Amino acid sequence: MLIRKVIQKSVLQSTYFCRASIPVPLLASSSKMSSLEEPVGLDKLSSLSTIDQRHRFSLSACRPRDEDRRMGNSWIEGRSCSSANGCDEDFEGYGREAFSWRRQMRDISQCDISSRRTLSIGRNHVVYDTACDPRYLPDHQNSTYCHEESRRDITSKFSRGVPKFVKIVEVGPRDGLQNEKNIVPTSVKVELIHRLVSSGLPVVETTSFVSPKWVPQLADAKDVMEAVKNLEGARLPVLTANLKGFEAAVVAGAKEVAVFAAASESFSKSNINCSIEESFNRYRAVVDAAKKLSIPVRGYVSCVVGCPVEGAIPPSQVAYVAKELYDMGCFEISLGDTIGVGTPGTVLPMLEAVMAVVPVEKLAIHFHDTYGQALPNILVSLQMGISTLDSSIAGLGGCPYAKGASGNVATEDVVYMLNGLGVKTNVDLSKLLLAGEFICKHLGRASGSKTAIALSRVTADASKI
Ligand SMILES: CC(C)(COP(=O)([O-])OP(=O)([O-])OC[C@H]1O[C@@H](n2cnc3c(N)ncnc32)[C@H](O)[C@@H]1OP(=O)([O-])[O-])[C@@H](O)C(=O)NCCC(=O)NCCSC(=O)C[C@@](C)(O)CC(=O)[O-]
Repeated sequence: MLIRKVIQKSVLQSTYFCRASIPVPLLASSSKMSSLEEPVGLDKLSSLSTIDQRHRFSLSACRPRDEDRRMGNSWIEGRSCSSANGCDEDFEGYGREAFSWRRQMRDISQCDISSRRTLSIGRNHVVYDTACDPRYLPDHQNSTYCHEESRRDITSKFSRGVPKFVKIVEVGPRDGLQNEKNIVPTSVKVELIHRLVSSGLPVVETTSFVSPKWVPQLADAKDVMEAVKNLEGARLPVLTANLKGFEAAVVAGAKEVAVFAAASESFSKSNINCSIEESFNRYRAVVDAAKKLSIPVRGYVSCVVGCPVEGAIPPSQVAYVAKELYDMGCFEISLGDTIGVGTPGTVLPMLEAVMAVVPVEKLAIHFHDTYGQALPNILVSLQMGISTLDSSIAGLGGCPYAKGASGNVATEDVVYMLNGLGVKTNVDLSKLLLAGEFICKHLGRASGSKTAIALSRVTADASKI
């Protein structure tokens, strides 16, 4: 209940997607306000409701080196990987020893699971008790569970579909900083983008060419773009909401843009001041103009699981919006759980519906971590075959006023998990951590990345030894 109140309050107060002219009492009394204290269940998938559309709501076995262990790198026999970046081996070994846990399962099966203690060193747990005492062998050691083939079956079921390489789209400088209460100086944004690019991230969304009245935090879009436009090593897309924004972006030097629609009618109204259908017309104009200049356009779909006003969003509606964007020419469709209410239970049917109409290799996922569900949601999405995901350095983003509603999944946490899975990203986690430290220092607060916090403790402890 408390969480619900905090979120409702935050939803009403936030400047994110918010206009000063919103009649707050009207919003507060909206009977359509969804309850967010429970995950949206499959049984709660409702049809789109109508709200007073004038009102825009606000939402606002090589043993690893110590360094490897700290970075969450997988233990893969015969490999030496100091980072995902530095690991040259290709991942043909998918069917063999590609994952650390696979090896770990074999170890466990050979000995009594209960006789083994495990040590968590900020990564996949490591079996460190080497004794394989027959006294502890379980009676069922020859049972189906322990059978080698059965184990292989389990692991291959788990890894089936998980891509060997994942493309991370860093959205911190845009999605992260658009929610900051205090406006971040242009020079800090530029330095952050430089650091993110040098960490190996292949795509860094830099800013938004939208109305500065709406998003004053990114009013310096032109200056940021001009400062980074010649940066090499990464693609630097920007958000555009209409032709005006697109043209300004191109003049500033943008070579890739993104448009953003919503699967919720109410959210579309509140975010971009038009209906879903009207937004398609605007974006068609952007895509057509972009085609003439050979500029790739990415398409976002917001509220793919839930909307703060309408509650649960039907997967079919998400699929419809995704297909429209894809058909008009967007090269990639990013599915955004804008308020982070999704769980694997709701994300899977949504993905299934979208994958029926848009090829999986054209899909990306964009999870906010409000309920701590982003990593499990990412994992199931990878198992579904999705290989592009959005994340934000230090978990920046979300609503600054909502104590319960956090930002995007932290890039550091994503890289750590992918390293642990043996999935390649080409991102150097240590450089990423420094980029996160840089922006958190500037913002004057702790990182939203659990990995960053844990690893900073490990480093601090190590320095005392
Ligand atoms: C879409 C508009 C522009 C329509 O805004 P509008 O008020 O409907 O449009 P308008 O055409 O009537 O224009 C109103 C004023 O805005 C100006 N204007 C109009 N367009 C531009 C432009 N491109 N750049 C600069 N100025 C612009 C225009 O010139 C005019 O200025 P005035 O005459 O009043 O002085 C507005 O609603 C807007 O800027 N919205 C921004 C919403 C936004 O950026 N939201 C956050 C990003 S979405 C997101 O974060 C979700 C995502 C992508 O991460 C995925 C997820 O998590 O779900």
